[in-house]
Amino acid sequence: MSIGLEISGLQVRFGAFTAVHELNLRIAPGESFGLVGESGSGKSTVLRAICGLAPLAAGAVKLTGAGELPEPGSKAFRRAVQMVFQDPYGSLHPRQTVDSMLAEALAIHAIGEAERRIEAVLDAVGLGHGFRFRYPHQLSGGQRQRVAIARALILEPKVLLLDEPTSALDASVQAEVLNLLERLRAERGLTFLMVSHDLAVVTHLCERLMVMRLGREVETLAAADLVRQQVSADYTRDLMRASAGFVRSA
Ligand SMILES: Nc1ncnc2c1ncn2[C@@H]1O[C@H](COP(=O)(O)OP(=O)(O)OP(=O)(O)O)[C@@H](O)[C@H]1O
Repeated sequence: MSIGLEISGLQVRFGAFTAVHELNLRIAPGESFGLVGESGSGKSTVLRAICGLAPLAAGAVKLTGAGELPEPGSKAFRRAVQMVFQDPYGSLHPRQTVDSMLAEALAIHAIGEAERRIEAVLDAVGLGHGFRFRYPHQLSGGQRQRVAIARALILEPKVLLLDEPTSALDASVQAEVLNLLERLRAERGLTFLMVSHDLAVVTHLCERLMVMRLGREVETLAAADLVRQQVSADYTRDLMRASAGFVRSA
C-alpha cells in the first residue's frame, strides 16, 4: 500500500540564516511531486530535512496513509524514505563493488536473503548480474545512477526523495533513467518527491509541483498547468523563460 508525506510549518536554519521558511506540503500516497526553483532556493534542504540530514528549527514531517506508519527519526522511517542523489559518482563509494554496496544497505537494516534481493534489484533497474562485482569507475554515468536507485530500492521503500536524479546525465540516458523511475513508481506504488532545476524533467515525471524562492513557496500547481502556461506568479513565468527549451517565448 502506498504512503504519503506531509510537511507542516517546516523551518530550517543554518546559524542566523533561514534556508526554509514555514513550508507546508502534502503529497498523496502514490503521488509524484516536484520542487523547482533557482539555485539556493532551498529545494535540497527540504529533502535533507525530511530524511533527518538537516535540522528542523520548527515544524514537522510525517508519513500519511492507512495502517501503522513509521515515525520520523526511527529506523523504520529511514528504511521507508530513501534518498537518491544527483551525482552517483559522489554518492557511491569508489572502493566498494555494486554487490558490497547493496549488501551493506541490507546489513544496516538487518534484512536477510541478500543473494536473492541483490539479483532481483539489479534486474529491476535493468542491470544484468554481470554488473554485480563492478566498481563505480567501471560503470557509465547512467549505470551508476541505476546502482544508486537499486541501493535505495533494495530496502523496499515507500517514498523516494530524488535530488536532481538525472541532471548529471546526457539527454538520451536521462530519458532512460526517467522512464525507469516512472516504471518503478507504477509497479511498486512509490511516492516521489523530486527536486530538479529542469522544468521539462519535472513536468514529465511529476503530477504536481511547488515553485520555491528564497526558502518559501511561490505557488503549487499541476504539472499540466505549467505545460499549458497557466501559472499565477510572475516568478514562475521567469523560471519558465529561464528553463531552456521549455517555452520558446513567453
Ligand atoms: N549545511 C549548510 N550550512 C549552511 N548553509 C547551507 C547549508 N546547506 C544549505 N545551505 C544554504 O541554504 C540555501 C539553500 O540551499 P539548497 O541546497 O537547499 O538550495 P537548492 O535550491 O537545492 O539549490 P541547488 O539547486 O543549487 O542545489 C543556500 O543559500 C545554501 O547556501
